[in-house]
Amino acid sequence: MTEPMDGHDRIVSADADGPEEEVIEAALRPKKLDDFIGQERVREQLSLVLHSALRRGRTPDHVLLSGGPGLGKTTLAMIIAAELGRPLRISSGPAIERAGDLAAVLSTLSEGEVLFLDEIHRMARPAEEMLYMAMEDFRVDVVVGKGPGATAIPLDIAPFTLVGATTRAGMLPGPLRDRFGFVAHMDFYEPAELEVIVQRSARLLDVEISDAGAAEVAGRSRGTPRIANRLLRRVRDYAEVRADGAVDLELARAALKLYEVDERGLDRLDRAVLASLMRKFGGGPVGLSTLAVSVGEEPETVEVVAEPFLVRQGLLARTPRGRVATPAAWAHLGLTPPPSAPMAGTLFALDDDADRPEQ
Ligand SMILES: Nc1ncnc2c1ncn2[C@@H]1O[C@H](COP(=O)(O)OP(=O)(O)OP(=O)(O)O)[C@@H](O)[C@H]1O
Ligand SMILES: [Mg+2]
Repeated sequence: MTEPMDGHDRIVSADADGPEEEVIEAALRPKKLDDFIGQERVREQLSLVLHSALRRGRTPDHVLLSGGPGLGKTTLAMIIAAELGRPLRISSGPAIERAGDLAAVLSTLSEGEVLFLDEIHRMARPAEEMLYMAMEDFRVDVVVGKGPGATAIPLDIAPFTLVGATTRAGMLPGPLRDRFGFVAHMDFYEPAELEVIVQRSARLLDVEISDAGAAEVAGRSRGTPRIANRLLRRVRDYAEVRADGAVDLELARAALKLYEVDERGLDRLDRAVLASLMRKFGGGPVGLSTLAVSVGEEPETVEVVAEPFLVRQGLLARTPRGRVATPAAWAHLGLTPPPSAPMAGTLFALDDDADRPEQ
């Protein structure tokens, strides 16, 4: 059994930690489109959108950035404003509780300003409807008063470019999604791209790192720049205290071993889930809550924090009958799957083997 841990104390969490990390992230953020690494297609498409608008002297279409945490949405929003040479106003869905909150922001925008609405899927409904109109006609109706005496006062707003960011594009209402002229889907990064990001960050942090060391950090970063940067900082700490500050392959491996991040980027919780699934339940299928209890965690922690990455890595499958370890999972933990016959002493033996991994 492991000590309980939630998503926040994990070195491999894709979510930002807090204000302290924000400061470091700001320092590592690329400022120009040319310095933004990876996401080749998004970058090229966005470059066309921005530069054709600049050429025509118009405000560009509204842009929706969709992708998981830590993949560079905020970074791109800042780059968009910088490339346009326009100021950036930052707000977020949860900060806009009423239509009036949005009206206050919109009515004070200057011409051509870039408005960044983070977590746009979490905006209040009435505000959302006001936003439709603002995006399309650069106009809003501000309702004054209540009941039969209420009147709508039309208000012109300066042409602006909305940059929305969401980790849950599926949760955006169709009418809102349709009003974005350009939707950028941000994917997980390739190891080679993350390696370049690690090298760039190392330069900015003044850390000496070998190519192999950078590749090692990149390979364990779960396709996510934020995690790559965080692992780099932990490896740097290790290098400064235990060595002369330089990071090579061996040092990166030793440091990441200490932080319990393995070659595939799995941490202690991920491995505990897999190990329990295999050792205690013969590889499954087993229900989520039973599995969670066996690792001393809440079901939600296992489901939200550990499983998505395990599924993405092809290590765990969610079947209608429960969680199943895949052959890759057995191989990764160096365990041998049991013979396919139902195992003595387990209540989870199957009446057929349909959901069992190949053995
Ligand atoms: N393409 C990239 N090239 C270099 N660094 C990047 C890239 N994308 C992201 N980063 C780095 O990763 C960190 C996290 O990026 P960012 O804050 O933009 O992610 P996000 O998508 O806005 O995350 P969240 O969903 O949590 O708001 C930043 O510090 C940035 O330096
Ligand atoms: Mg962000």
